[in-house]
Amino acid sequence: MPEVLSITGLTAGYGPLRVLHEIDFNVEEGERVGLVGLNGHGKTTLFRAVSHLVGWQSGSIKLNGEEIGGTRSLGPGRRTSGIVRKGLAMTPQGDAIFPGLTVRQHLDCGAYSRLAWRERRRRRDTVMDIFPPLRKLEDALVGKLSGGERRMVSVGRALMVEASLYLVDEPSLGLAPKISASVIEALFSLPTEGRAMVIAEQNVALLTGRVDRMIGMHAGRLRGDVGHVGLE
Ligand SMILES: Nc1ncnc2c1ncn2[C@@H]1O[C@H](COP(=O)(O)OP(=O)(O)OP(=O)(O)O)[C@@H](O)[C@H]1O
Repeated sequence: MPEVLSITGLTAGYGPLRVLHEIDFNVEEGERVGLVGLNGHGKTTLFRAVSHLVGWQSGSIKLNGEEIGGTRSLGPGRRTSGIVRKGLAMTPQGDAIFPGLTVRQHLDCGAYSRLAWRERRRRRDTVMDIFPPLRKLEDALVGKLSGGERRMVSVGRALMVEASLYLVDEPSLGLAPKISASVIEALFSLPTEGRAMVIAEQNVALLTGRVDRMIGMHAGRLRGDVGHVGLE
């Protein structure tokens, strides 16, 4: 299968802090990969480096064979919209919701490309098929929803564009186990054809048996052996 994401020699951090050390990481089309590690070991920073949202970074990152890495000189976020247009969708940790928007408005925020915006009704419908509880909440303010419903909105927003790479940061954070499992099941109900997904999690059990492979992250380095990241 072709590689959707190919990372070579990625080093990244914030100011004087070096968080990622020479990371090599590849994800093929159709793969679901679990990225597991304790708090503060760099999972979010890896996702943010792919979307150019860290303080600084160097190394090669290829999305569908096209170079999106390198050293940024324009400041965090300046290249992000271009990378999203090339096929990246990311669900940030902790929802990053806008409490004053309705569910519909919120989902529409994710229809970022021109094509996605034109097709937003159909895409909203697809998101609601994946997360049925949202259907009756379309006009509800997101700030009034339960934690599980908010997470569905947050993940659903990333599904409003047709991306080839989905980066999902700790979908279980702060949720009851049953609700986390239902969010994960819903995510995995997406067809894998033409896309790849990386899910950062501390809850290894939630991903066990559901992903194609798991990779551990410890102190800013990837470890193939998940048993050495302090979670099992
Ligand atoms: N914006 C920032 N400015 C400075 N340091 C940061 C920033 N964001 C993260 N860090 C630091 O980078 C390191 C890695 O954090 P990161 O959030 O990538 O880890 P993580 O494995 O995703 O953990 P978590 O689940 O807590 O997000 C930590 O030492 C953290 O304090």
